[in-house]
Amino acid sequence: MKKTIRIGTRDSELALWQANTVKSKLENLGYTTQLVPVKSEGDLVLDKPLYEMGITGIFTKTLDVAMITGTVDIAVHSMKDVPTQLPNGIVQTAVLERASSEDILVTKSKVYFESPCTIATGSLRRQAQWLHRYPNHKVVDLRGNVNTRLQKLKDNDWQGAIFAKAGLQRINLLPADFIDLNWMLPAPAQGAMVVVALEEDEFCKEATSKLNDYNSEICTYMEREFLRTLEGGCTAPIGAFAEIIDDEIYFKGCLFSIDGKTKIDIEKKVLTSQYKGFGKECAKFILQNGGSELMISIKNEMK
Ligand SMILES: NCc1[nH]cc(CCC(=O)O)c1CC(=O)O
Repeated sequence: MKKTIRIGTRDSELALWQANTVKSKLENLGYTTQLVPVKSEGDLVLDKPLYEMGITGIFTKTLDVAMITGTVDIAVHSMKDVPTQLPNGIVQTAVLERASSEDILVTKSKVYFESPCTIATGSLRRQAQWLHRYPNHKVVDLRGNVNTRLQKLKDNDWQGAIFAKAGLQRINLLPADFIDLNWMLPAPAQGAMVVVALEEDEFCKEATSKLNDYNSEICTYMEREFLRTLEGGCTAPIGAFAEIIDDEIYFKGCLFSIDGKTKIDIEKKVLTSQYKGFGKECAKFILQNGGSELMISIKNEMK
């Protein structure tokens, strides 16, 4: 039987680029595919049975529902937007080879970091790390897809805005004027794309698993295990990055207070063959060293 694999994607330019990448990789392997762009509705209201399946992520919800109700077969996501707990019946089938994981500052002219600056980002993680490093700066909120955010930077008198390098590179919008923030820890799984499918769909699981890059899979596994152990279902300023060098994985993870004043971090390595459980172990270290108290105060602040 020859089945057309219907690839669900959000309809932003970045999401379409990512889904098209998966589409051409599958077609190169001889599969027939079809792109199904789905309008993403952050506020999609779920009826009770769907809610009970554990559908949570604001970016991924619409596609989870499309897969469960049979409108699409697989979905492609920026892995950092995917909740660490997938809904019941949906499984991760491939992590594509990871692109740049770094955050960058897009600027408009030379920035004098020692003077008070205004920097835009909608991410708690970026805000906290920025204020930790530059306590005399101001951080303002910035939301929307990548294109909208670049436009808002042009329209406002901010000195810069923070982006994931991979997102801008993918849609050819990386400007000449940017600064690598190599001191900032990225979001867990930043720069990686993930494919998900229904657990029961053996055909799509087998087809898409051919796109998996093992090193990217285990690094993102570790970062997300760290996140899952720390967060307990709440968003917090958490960064993590794992990298394989020879036969070892080098892991860095951090938890900040929202104002950036408190920082708890860890840097540790492990043999690649022992990667399972290591992200959790690193998170436990953070929790035992002030992280538990910090997570409680972040939860109270976010109410
Ligand atoms: N939060 C939105 C989002 N989700 C994935 C990316 C970029 C691609 C990636 O990190 O994989 C972005 C844009 C950004 O953070 O600037």
